[in-house]
Amino acid sequence: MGTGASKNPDSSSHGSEERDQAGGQLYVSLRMENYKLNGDIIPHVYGSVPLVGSWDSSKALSMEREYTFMWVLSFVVPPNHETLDFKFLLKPKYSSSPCIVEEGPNRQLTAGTLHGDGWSAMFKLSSDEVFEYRVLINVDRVSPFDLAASWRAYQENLQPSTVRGIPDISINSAAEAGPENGTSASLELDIEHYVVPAPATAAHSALAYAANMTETPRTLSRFGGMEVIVPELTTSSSASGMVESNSVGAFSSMLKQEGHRGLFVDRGVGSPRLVKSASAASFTADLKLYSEAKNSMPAAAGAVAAAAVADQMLGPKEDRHLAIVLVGLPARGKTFTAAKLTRYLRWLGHETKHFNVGKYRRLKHGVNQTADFFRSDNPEGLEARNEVAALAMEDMISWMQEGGQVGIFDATNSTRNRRSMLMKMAEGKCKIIFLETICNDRQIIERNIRLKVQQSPDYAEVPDFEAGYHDFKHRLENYEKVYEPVEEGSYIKMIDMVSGHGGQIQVDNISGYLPGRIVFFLVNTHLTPRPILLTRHGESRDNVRGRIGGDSVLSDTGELYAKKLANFVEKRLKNERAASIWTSTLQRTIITASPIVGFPKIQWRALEEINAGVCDGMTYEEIKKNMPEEYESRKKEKLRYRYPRGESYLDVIQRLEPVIIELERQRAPVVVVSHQAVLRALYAYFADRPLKEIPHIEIPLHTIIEIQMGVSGVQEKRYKLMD
Ligand SMILES: Nc1ncnc2c1ncn2[C@@H]1O[C@H](COP(=O)(O)OP(=O)(O)O)[C@@H](O)[C@H]1O
Ligand SMILES: O=P(O)(O)OC[C@H]1O[C@@](CO)(OP(=O)(O)O)[C@@H](O)[C@@H]1O
Repeated sequence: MGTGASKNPDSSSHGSEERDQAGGQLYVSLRMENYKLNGDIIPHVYGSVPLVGSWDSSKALSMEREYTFMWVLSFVVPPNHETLDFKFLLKPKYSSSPCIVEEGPNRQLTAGTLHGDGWSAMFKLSSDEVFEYRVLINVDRVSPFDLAASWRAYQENLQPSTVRGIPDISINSAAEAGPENGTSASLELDIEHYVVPAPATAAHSALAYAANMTETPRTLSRFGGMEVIVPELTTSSSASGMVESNSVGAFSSMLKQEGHRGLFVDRGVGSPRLVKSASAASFTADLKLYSEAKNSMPAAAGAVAAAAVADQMLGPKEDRHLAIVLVGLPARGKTFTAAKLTRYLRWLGHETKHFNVGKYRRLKHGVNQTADFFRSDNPEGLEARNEVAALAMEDMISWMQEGGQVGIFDATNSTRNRRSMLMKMAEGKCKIIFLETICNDRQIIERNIRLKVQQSPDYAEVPDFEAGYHDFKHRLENYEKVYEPVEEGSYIKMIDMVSGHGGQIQVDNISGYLPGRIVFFLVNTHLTPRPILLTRHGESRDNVRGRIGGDSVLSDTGELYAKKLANFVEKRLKNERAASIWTSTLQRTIITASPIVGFPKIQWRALEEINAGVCDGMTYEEIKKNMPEEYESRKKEKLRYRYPRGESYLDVIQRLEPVIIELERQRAPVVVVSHQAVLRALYAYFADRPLKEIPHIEIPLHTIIEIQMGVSGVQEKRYKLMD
């Protein structure tokens, strides 16, 4: 039986031929799921080649825990690899009891095609006790670029740059490692000992259901019968460009925060200065336009700000507001995609909100709706669903009229009728782009359904997982009966984008700066689980002297961190067949990364520290004394403050956008060794922190922030290597 890349056994020989011709590497990802077992048993893989321990169970590769119930492992083999026989085995975490090997014949990977039972693995504990794991196996072809973009570039340009004598891209092989490189046994690390708690504001979306974090109905009173009343926001613009609420009302504790957020809309104090026009008359007209525009200008620099100014001054009024309306069957990743897009657009500086109709439905009709509620021939259900969709759309449009730029409208919207209702509501008020997520991969849909039943509040009160699972399947069938793919208006279709089999994006009738950016972002995102390790360089001599900027080397403490970091990376990535190390072009990051061996290293100018302009090399005390006005301005507005002849945090965010896109695109782990301001900005993206917090986020020296990307989003873990 075939599975993964060889889902269709008839096409397997053809598939492997294609793979050989296309080159690249085969990326094998294995997943095991068991909802009942705890974490005291660790699944492993062992097999016929040294990569998987040559049938020696003590050398079996340990799988990594993705969630409580899911274990994963990936490795890479060349397309013309020798046949690989393997099996799963279970090892107890705390005892030395023997491991248990799965029942049945070996699994076999031949020319990228898998043979063996692709769906489950059975483990016999005793004559009457059997564990069953669900197994998901995928084999994807990935280009060498995906594995190590840098390495390919290096080979193409055999003359590396000689900037400061250090090549832009380099790799030091493991053979060079020695005590002087810090890999000596004396620096051995047990990485779990270095774990420290992440802050309360850490990246944790994998633990929280994304729909819960979306907008709450502003007028819950419309839902009658509900005990929570949120005041209608009668708004008036104040001179400072803020929106204030004049009304009062009772807030539930859950809603307080949302309500509060509605009171203050950051209108972008840092809007770019416009050049005065030649004539006084046109200057006045420009100013009027500008002051109108200023009220809905994103807090951003560079391209984002330029595009916003152009749209405000020249574009049609409804184009100033964009509604991304999700379309798709349940469990196709709509909420996931909506949340991710919201995070990205907010980080870039676009005022963006995510409206989830499911949340409105749950608040109005409760969480216990069975599949029957979603039948298309249930008129009450249909009316109730349309009603909550209309309420959410109304809220979204009202928010846009108060200055919101991008609304993300998250529901199935899977019939023409529903979409036409939304288009009518949006007429003259905002531009709609449909974003349809289509998935034809049975294994992925199956996994998604299980995840949804685990996470969705709809099933929180259903104790029996199987009962929830069947109800959700039934709900899905009800939607399938009436589903009409989008063919109208402007649309983006994401088709099989996460299966790893080279899905596609189809776009129709899309133009403009922001829609273009959105398409580009979506093309580059995927769900392959991998860690991203963020760290500042080791303490530099300038850090010791309290001088900002500069390009100094490391202090002795910094040097020790570099060695510990190399040791840590070696341990943490020991099961990874590919990874890359990214640094800035400044010495302190390059030196910090230099003891790391075996992975390609890439220098990015974009990862350089915030440019302190005329203040470069000064201490904060010196700036305060010699340039008190600059010091005060920065203190007041650290996000937008631009050092004379240098940069602001908003500038840094703009130049980091290609880094974020590349981090999203990479399938292998990445270690980013960079600087305080840069890491604040990168971290804020993953942890979904608001722009205004970025300059104040703590990024301590000698600490690794591990961001785990995966099928449920982003999770964070921290390691502090030195006291
Ligand atoms: N483009 C996609 N296609 C298929 N599955 C996806 C996609 N994007 C994300 N997923 C996966 O789908 C799971 C369920 O997604 P969710 O957003 O709750 O579905 P929906 O909102 O469509 O019901 C997510 O946890 C994620 O692992
Ligand atoms: O924005 P603030 O808080 O000043 O932090 C950024 C500063 O951090 C520093 C250290 O003070 O980074 P780095 O450790 O990379 O040298 C300065 O170079 C940089 O100007």
